[in-house]
Amino acid sequence: MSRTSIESVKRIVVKVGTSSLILPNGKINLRAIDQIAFTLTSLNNQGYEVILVSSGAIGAGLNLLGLNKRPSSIAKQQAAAAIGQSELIKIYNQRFQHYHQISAQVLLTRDVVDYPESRANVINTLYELVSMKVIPIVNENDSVAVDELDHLTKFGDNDQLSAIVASLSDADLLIMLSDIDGFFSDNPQTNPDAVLYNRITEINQSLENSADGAGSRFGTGGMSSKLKAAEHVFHRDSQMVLANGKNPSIIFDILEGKKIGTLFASDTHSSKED
Ligand SMILES: Nc1ncnc2c1ncn2[C@@H]1O[C@H](COP(=O)(O)OP(=O)(O)O)[C@@H](O)[C@H]1O
Ligand SMILES: N[C@@H](CCC(=O)OP(=O)(O)O)C(=O)O
Repeated sequence: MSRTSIESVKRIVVKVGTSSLILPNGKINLRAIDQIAFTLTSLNNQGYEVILVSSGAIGAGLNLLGLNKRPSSIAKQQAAAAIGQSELIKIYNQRFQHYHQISAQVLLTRDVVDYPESRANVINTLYELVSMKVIPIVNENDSVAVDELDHLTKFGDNDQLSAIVASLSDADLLIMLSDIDGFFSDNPQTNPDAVLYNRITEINQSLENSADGAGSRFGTGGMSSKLKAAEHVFHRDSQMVLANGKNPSIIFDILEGKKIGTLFASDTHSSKED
């Protein structure tokens, strides 16, 4: 049994949430970052085109500042993001270098992708990096993003950002790594009877009702924002897999078409498992 629609993908966007990058005690999960660097470099070497969307800036910043929860002040959160983003990218670059892989930082705000010229520039940058076999590491530019009435610069969260990056780069597959095995009939952290969906072919009200908020202290959005990202993916008739990022090498199995996590793909994507 396999997901045949996955076996032919070439360009992939991998989104890693805060819950996979920051340990429950607030420290940076170095093992996860090392495994992400190893896995994505291996895939790049095998001929896949890889873009990473990584959260964790605020979580890493709070760790450096010795804070154990998100401050309520926006200025403090933005300061934490500025501190954490540079720390995070330093660790990523170091681990990618260990595997002889060049990585690059791309920080985006919503307005940049809303205006045609700056949007085209982002697309060109991503294409250029990928064609040079460099792995872009994308995050929201949290330390400057704001929501103003006439000037929206925030994506909302990195689930939305990753769906937008998948669209900008015309990726064949978005892989979202979180702290949960996939999309369940209810939040498994509060309902032990919740069951995992293997495949979702459309977003409907009943799915939206079963999606709850964030599971980790520093993450945002929870499952409802993953469903919004999935809607974006469906709109392009593309595919997304939501899986557990506890062991990022799970991506190898996902790309082999194994039944891991939840596949979001419309009926037009054939699959031998159906
Ligand atoms: N229907 C559901 N299926 C799976 N997880 C759910 C569901 N509803 C809510 N959740 C919660 O969403 C959390 C993952 O979201 P989030 O904390 O934002 O992760 P990330 O940091 O990876 O983006 C899970 O830990 C879980 O508690
Ligand atoms: N841009 C923020 C990420 C916010 C966010 O969406 O977090 P998550 O729900 O863990 O993907 C950061 O780097 O801290």
